[in-house]
Amino acid sequence: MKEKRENPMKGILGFAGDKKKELMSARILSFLSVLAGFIPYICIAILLNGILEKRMEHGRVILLLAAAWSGYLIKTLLFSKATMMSHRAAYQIMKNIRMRLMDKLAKMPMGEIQKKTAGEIKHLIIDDVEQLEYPLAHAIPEQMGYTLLPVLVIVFLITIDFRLALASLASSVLGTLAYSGIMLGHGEMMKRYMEANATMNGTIVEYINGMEVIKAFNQGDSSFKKFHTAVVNVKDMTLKWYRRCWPYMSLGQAIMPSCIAFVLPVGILLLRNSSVTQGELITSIVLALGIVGALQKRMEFREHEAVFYELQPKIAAALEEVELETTRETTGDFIKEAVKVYDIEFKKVSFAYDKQEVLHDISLKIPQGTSTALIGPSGSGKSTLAKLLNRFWDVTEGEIRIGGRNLKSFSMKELTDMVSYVSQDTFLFGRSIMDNIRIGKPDATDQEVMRAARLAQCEEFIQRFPDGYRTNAADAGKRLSGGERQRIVLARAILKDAPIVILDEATAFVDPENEDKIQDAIVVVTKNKTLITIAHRLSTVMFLDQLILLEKGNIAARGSHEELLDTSDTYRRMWEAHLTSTAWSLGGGAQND
Ligand SMILES: Nc1ncnc2c1ncn2[C@@H]1O[C@H](COP(=O)(O)OP(=O)(O)OP(=O)(O)O)[C@@H](O)[C@H]1O
Repeated sequence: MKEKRENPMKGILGFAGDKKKELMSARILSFLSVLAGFIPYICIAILLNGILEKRMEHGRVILLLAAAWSGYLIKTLLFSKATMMSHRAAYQIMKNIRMRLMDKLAKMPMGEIQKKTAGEIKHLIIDDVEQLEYPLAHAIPEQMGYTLLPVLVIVFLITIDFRLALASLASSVLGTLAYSGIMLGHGEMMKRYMEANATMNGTIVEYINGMEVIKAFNQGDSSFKKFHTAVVNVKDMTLKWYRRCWPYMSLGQAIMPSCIAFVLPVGILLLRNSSVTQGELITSIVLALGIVGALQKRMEFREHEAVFYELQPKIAAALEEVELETTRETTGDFIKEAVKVYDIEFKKVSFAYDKQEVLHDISLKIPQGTSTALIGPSGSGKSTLAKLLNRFWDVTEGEIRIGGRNLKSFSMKELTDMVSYVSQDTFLFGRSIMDNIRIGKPDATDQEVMRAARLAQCEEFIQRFPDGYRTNAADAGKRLSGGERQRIVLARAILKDAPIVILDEATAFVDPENEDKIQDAIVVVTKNKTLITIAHRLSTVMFLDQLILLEKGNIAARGSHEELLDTSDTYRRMWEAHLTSTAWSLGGGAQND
């Protein structure tokens, strides 16, 4: 990885795959096309010399004109071939980088992904990678030709007269110096521009995702203001950058093509004192004019190369970051044998989000096939504890073992196969309901999917749709109740049939009929499994094997419902509060007032 940072080109070329040779060929063809493009200038120089010296025969003129046209044609053909090849390679590289980033993203612990906004991730994978197109397809393949050509011409001019060579160089040198002003503080400006862009991306994604809440709470103005600020910020940044660059740009654009203004006076002086012939002067002027375009291109590329050198480490760092995450999953005491017993053990586990420790020295055993509820006040650490088991996050201290094996020794795939995490988040993909359920077991047959749907009590509402299981879940999603969506998520878990089930019990209100159906589906999902449920309502967990009462990240009490009633004041209070609220809701509230 370090090597990639030192040599960005090498790192990027690593993604070219079988198009690496094509990129190399594109560079060679592009170089040859620049050389061919110079043929017309040489022909014109010879032609003008011949005309001046009045020794140009008809046949020679035609030959020179034909050579000039051929040079131009060859240049065009070679250039279009090189461009086609470089684009093929560039898009292959971009595709491979995007696929790799996506692949790494899929393997990263969820918690790490959630540290970034959706907009930031989209910006990296789509926009940043897109910016590689110009450097890869143009600047990098073409720069060799546009650099070497002026060098060759200058060498040739030196053979005529070094003063003419210097004069023809003057406009290029001064123009380059003027353009170089653009690069002053370029790195910092580029960084700030990219940050502003990433913020704008993050804000727009957040704005769209949160549209429902924004409308419900009439927050349109303030949310829009945040988005507006981000957009204005990008505009201001771009204009500021442009204002800073344009004097140098205008100066460069004015000076660069004006080589005739330097060559002509110097040439005339040299002609007067017979240092050069008329023919040499004309040749120098024509050749000097011929390299102006190449030098201008070279300057244009410099800016894009800067973008490339700015972006490459960012992309490499993102890949490196995820690289660390994925290698981490296979480090530790990696044992190949499959686990046969799914006993879970937390050994002196502490966990901190950044610096804030939220779980302290937790030791806990959950034997295979038993049911455990995590209970406690809001913010006591129930979800965090459950998520550690899914490697949503990694423990800060201590270790978690399944079947005696450290959690970190499992690959993400092994872990995902072992643990079903049924969260309250009922996200449905924009695919058919059938495919949405099949996510639980990608190779499941339609019959298996339908069986799971039946067991999760989904069938009756799926059949309401004319297209049944083929209905697009995103469209149907708008017509599905929260309870129905939860049942689809449970159908996924039934299909997956993992030995360990973590259930984040829904707190959202569902009507009694839906609630009964959800409970029935939960019974199927958790049958003969090791169940860990994050419980918000005590009535649903009082019959479970063990209840773990968490308070401020510590285990305050553990045992069965009856044991906790005897031993824990907090649990007794929670139970009484639960009974009161149940009686209150059953009695309609008013009687208890
Ligand atoms: N992603 C996060 N980054 C930083 N702190 C977090 C994060 N998620 C949770 N916390 C904090 O960790 C502590 C435990 O949160 P957790 O969600 O585990 O509690 P909980 O018992 O599940 O709460 P609830 O019943 O409200 O869902 C809280 O103080 C919470 O603010």
